[in-house]
Amino acid sequence: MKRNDPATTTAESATDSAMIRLDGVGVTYPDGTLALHPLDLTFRQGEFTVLLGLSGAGKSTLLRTLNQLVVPSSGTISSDELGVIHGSARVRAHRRHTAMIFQQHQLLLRKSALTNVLTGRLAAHSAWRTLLPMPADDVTLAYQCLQRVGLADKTFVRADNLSGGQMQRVGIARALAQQPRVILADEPVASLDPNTSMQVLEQLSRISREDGITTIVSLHQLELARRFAQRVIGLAGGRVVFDGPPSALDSATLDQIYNSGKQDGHQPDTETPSVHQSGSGDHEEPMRAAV
Ligand SMILES: Nc1ncnc2c1ncn2[C@@H]1O[C@H](COP(=O)(O)OP(=O)(O)OP(=O)(O)O)[C@@H](O)[C@H]1O
Repeated sequence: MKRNDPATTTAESATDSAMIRLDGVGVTYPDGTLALHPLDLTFRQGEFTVLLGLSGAGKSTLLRTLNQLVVPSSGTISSDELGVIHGSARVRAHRRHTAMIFQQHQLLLRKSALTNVLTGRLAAHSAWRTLLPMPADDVTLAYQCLQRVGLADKTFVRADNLSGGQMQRVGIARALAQQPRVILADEPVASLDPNTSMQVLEQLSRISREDGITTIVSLHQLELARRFAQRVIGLAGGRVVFDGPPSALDSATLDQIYNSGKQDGHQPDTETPSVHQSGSGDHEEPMRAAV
C-alpha cells in the first residue's frame, strides 16, 4: 500500500488480507439502547465499502466503533498491524492511521484550506511539537493533498469562503494528509446536491483506489452506493442483513435492509440525496458503551 506518496496514481485493488476484523462486536449505549447486536465483520485492504440502512440502523455506531470513538460493549476489534486494539497506546496508534470524514466536514471556518489540511498532520507529532510551526514537509504534503482534490487554487482561501462541495473536498484532503490506512466517512455527501455528491464520491473512491486505502462510507443514497461501492453492508435494527456486492442488491435484499429494521419510517433516497441530520453529532470524544 502506498501511504507516503499522496501523488501516487498506481491502481491497487482490494486484497484478501484482513485490514480490520470485528469479532463479536456489540454496542449498547449507557442509556440501554442496543445499537449493534454482536457481529463479525472483516474489512479487507483497499476495499470500498458502503453502509446502507435506515436512520437508526447503526451505521454511525459501526463507523465510530471502528475508530473506537465508541468503545464496544462486547467483542474485539483487531487490525493486521496492531493485533487486538485495546489499551490507550494501541487505540492511539490505530487512530493515527484511521481518518474520519464527517457530514458537516468539521473545518476551522476562519482558517485557510491549507491550515485545515495541516490539522490532519497533528496526530503525527508529539503534543509539544504541535506548538511550533508545522515542518516544511508537512506543508508540502498538505499542498499535494489539496492538489489531489483539485483545490490547489484555494490553498490560502478561508474555509468559510468555499462552497459546500469544496469544503468536503478539503475534508478529504485533511483525511489524506493523515496518510491513513483506513478512511471512515459518515454520510459525507448528505448536505450536498446530487452533482456535487457524485463528484465528491468520485474523488474519494478514486483516491482510495489509487492509495489502497480501506474506505467505509455510510450513505443514504442507494444509487450512489450502487455506483461506487465494491461491497455493500446493509444494516437493519443493529444487525447486518446484507453483505455483498452492489450487483446483488435486488428488491428482496433492499426489503430486508429498509423494511425489516424499520424504525422511524425513513425511506432510502434513490433520486436525490436527503439532507439528513444525524442524531449522533460529530463529537470526537470517545463514547463508552455500556458493558
Ligand atoms: N450516544 C448515544 N446514546 C444512546 N443511543 C444512541 C447514541 N447514539 C446513537 N444511539 C442510538 O443507537 C441506534 C443507532 O444509531 P446510529 O446513529 O448508529 O444509526 P445510523 O444508522 O447512523 O442513523 P443515521 O442514519 O440517522 O445517522 C439508534 O437507536 C440511536 O438512537
